[in-house]
Amino acid sequence: MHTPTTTAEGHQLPTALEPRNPGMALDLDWVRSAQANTSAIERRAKTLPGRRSVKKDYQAAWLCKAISLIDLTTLSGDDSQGRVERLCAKAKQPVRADLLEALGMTGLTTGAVCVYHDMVETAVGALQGSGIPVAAVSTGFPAGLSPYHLRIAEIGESVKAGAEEIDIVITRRHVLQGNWQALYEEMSEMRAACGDAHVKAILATGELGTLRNVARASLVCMMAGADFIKTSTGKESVNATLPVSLVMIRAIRDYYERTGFRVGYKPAGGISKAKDALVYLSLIKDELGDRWLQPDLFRFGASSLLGDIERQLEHHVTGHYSASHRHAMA
Ligand SMILES: O=C[C@H](O)COP(=O)(O)O
Repeated sequence: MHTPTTTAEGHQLPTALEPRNPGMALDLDWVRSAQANTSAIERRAKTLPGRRSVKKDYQAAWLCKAISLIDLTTLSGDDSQGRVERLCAKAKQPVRADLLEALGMTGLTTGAVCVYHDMVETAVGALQGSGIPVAAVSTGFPAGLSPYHLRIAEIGESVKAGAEEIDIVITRRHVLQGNWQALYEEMSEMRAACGDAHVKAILATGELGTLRNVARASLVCMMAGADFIKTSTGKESVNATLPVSLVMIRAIRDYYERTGFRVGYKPAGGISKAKDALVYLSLIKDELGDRWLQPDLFRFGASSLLGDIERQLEHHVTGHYSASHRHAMA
């Protein structure tokens, strides 16, 4: 994962390794003071899809940017080595070579590949030399209700198998009961079990009841050292939504303003259309700024988004797209 270094002129460049979020002591006053004005958030969320902050001419470049931010995912009970190998081949070359060439985007890959623990070794082997990290969903994904010591052990096994990123699931009960101390301890122990691997905390927001709970759980996980906060497993009945995203990215902004540490954001579950990806990117640009539009601070958790983006790019290339627009990708 990369983070900016500063040039002599004071410009920030994404070149060095991102320091891990060191976390902080649990600040219960801050957690309890976190609010979410549901009607205001829902009103704002409704305006987002209609906004045109990504100009049509630049859409192909933005769609390529979106590809670079995808955790290309397969999380099915019938996953096989063959399926994971095909997924990894797609991660290495996400779009047809002739399209990429026409777009001037050679070398484009997805941000990571995301699989169950059982498939980590296969994915690591298939991605060798590509620089694409493997993310494992561990800790009894998706419900996170297996015995606690097994959830911690599973993290260690995934790291040992070569996962550089671990997506953990939190215990929803801690949030629903307002037991912030228990959530903080769980997240801290899971983060410690990750060692050098980066940890994404899946809140399963569709099961947390209120947006205020989402805000509070986001803060607690960041205080306990989560490097990313992620909306959903993709298996809840409600997964990533724009209102939930507004709440989580504003919690990320608060955390950055108070601690100086940038925590990443991963909306996941049900994001399958190119136009939805563009809405998320413009939301991040508006609320957090360009620095968050890099793979070390933003990912889409998605199994079928890439297919739709590829279709849209094909349309651009065979229609009116001009390669001179590719600077928008920079
Ligand atoms: O973390 C990623 C999600 O499980 C993917 O969900 P999806 O299959 O709805 O894209």
